[in-house]
Amino acid sequence: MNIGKLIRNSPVVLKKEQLLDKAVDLLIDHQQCAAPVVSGKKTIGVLLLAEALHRLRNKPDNKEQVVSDALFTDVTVLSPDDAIEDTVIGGLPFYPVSDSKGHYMGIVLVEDIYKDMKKIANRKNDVLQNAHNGILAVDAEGVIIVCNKSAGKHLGINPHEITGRKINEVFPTSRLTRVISTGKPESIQKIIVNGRSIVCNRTPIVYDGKVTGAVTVFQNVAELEAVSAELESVQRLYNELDTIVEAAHDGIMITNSDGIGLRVNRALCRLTGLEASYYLNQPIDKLYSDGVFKYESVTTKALREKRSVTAIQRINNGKEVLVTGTPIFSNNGELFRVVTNVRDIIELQKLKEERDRYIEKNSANGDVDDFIQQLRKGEIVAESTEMLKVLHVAVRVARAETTVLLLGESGVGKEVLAKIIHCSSNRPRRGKFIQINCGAIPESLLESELFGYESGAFTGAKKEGKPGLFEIADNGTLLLDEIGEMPQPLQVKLLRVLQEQEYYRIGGVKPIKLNVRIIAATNKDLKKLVKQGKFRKDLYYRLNVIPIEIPPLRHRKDDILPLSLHYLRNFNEKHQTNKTLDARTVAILESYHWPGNVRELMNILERTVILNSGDSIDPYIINNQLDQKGVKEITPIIVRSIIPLRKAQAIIERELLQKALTKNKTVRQAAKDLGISHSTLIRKAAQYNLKKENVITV
Ligand SMILES: Nc1ncnc2c1ncn2[C@@H]1O[C@H](COP(=O)(O)OP(=O)(O)OP(=O)(O)O)[C@@H](O)[C@H]1O
Repeated sequence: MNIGKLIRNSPVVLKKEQLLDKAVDLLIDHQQCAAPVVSGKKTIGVLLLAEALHRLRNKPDNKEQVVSDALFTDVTVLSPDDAIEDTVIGGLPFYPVSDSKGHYMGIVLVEDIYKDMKKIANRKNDVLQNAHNGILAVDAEGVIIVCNKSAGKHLGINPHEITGRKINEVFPTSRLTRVISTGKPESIQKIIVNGRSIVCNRTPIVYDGKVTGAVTVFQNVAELEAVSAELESVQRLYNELDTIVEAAHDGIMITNSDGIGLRVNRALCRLTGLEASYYLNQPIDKLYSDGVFKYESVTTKALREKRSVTAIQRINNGKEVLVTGTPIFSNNGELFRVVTNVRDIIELQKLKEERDRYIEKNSANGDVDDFIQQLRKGEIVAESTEMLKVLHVAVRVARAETTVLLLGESGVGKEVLAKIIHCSSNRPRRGKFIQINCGAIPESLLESELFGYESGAFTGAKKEGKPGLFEIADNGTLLLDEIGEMPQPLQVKLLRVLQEQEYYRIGGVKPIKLNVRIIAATNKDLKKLVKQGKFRKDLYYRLNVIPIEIPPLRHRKDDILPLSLHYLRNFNEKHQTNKTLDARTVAILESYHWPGNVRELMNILERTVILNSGDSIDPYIINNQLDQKGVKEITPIIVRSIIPLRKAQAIIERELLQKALTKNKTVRQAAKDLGISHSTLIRKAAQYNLKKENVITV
């Protein structure tokens, strides 16, 4: 704090040439015992009332005495920048203040200086008392002058009780008196006080070159140890991270938000053939401008676009690499690092081939492995957003290992999805995927199919007994298809198995642990069945943990063309044909309501491939296969772009004539089909240069 903030105006400011008796009158009128005196603008001293009166009384006849005759010049003139604490207070009630040129600015009352000093002292004491570290100070005689709250707590004493007492009386072994006598500090000393370990630093207090006391600052060792343990664990984490980055087979580079290289691992140097110093503390763009990378770096792109970017880059050493730059954001959402991963594509290819070889070699579970192959070859078609969403949920649910209920019309792909769930879990390598249609087997048989039986369990039972599907699917997945058809007594039994996670073979007494993932599927409205009392409510809730509904094919039109092309390819292969779909056929397929879903689409395509004689699948033949209730009237003409009407009429006319001439044995018959006269057909055929022999397929 500076003097400047305490400056105030003096009620009386005197000029040196002012008559002394007038100055005295002024002082008395304003009840002042002194006033600052100026010469021009400059402060030159103070006039004390007592001195002025003394002068006037000694020379009563001299009416010419002026202020400068009685001037007191041995006065401290303060500057506004002086520190309040450093001000030495004398006998005057105020001090004049002048600026750097000596010009008078005002006065500072000694009373104000005292008040301010007290405030500062209190504040310092607050700091001292609230410091986390213990602070204890003694004067040159070893008398305790300061002991803060924390010191009291650490030492187990009341600070008020020891302040003012000699340190060696309170702590006979204290070394503070020694610090006073040597004037040398003693740092980081470990002491035990009241059974607690404390670390302290002792320092002499020096004023004007003389030791005037000593202070000790101390801290609980347990706290320090906690901090150091934290530091150690951070260091350990850092080392672990360092080892991981270095051990990674992929090249790794980390840059800051300005794209400056912060660290790279050995693999990156190996891949690019450049030393670490090439990247560190350098802008990453340099790789591009120096021609190491052929295209802009993904790091720069990830920085700019604030998202993960992947690209294939060719390095100037000829290698092709797959590079992914991933931005890292701080807790408040600011991008502060980009981690870039570089992988050799040839190595990647080799790994993929190795993986495929591994899958082939380890294929023991035929059904599932066929399925994995199908997935890999893209034989399970899902291009619509609706189906992709379903697949996404299925794969996520697969890992959760819970019971799943698949809902959807017949033929939508519930069994396919159940297999996807099985394959995406960790079950396929340990257990099988087993499926049973609960609606297709009589009740008595269904029970023994599911639970198996012991020898002699009932008449007609095999002598050696038989394991049930729960046992066969052990460690695997059991799909209970058409669960809505399950007879009520078996519903009770299934519920018990699901709740108790164990079951008995029929006639068996030994409980068998259930380690099967149950997937139930139905095309029925189970809720409705529950309401009608045909399906147990408790079992419904037990199965309905995660329901997944597969939308009917008519609600995912984007799958129709890919599914059609996929199955057409399959059936062409199977029947040694080479049929294609034309635009009108696709339009029909896409507008049909597909009550039998994918299964119906498959069947119709196979039938058409067999029945259709031409190369392209005839829309009329397809149309005949479909349930006519769902067929919209087919337009034999598909308009794809706008052309002049006259030109379109000519094209269609020519095509129609040509088709009619090809189909019919005689021109007369063709004219009849077209609804025109024989002579008109001949004229128009000549106009379009058509002959009866021209065979052109649509
Ligand atoms: N997304 C798909 N990609 C390729 N083929 C599919 C797809 N979905 C279903 N299929 C095929 O459609 C046919 C019927 O599928 P699936 O048996 O899984 O249906 P579902 O819903 O279980 O039928 P249901 O209720 O009658 O048992 C199967 O031959 C299956 O391979």
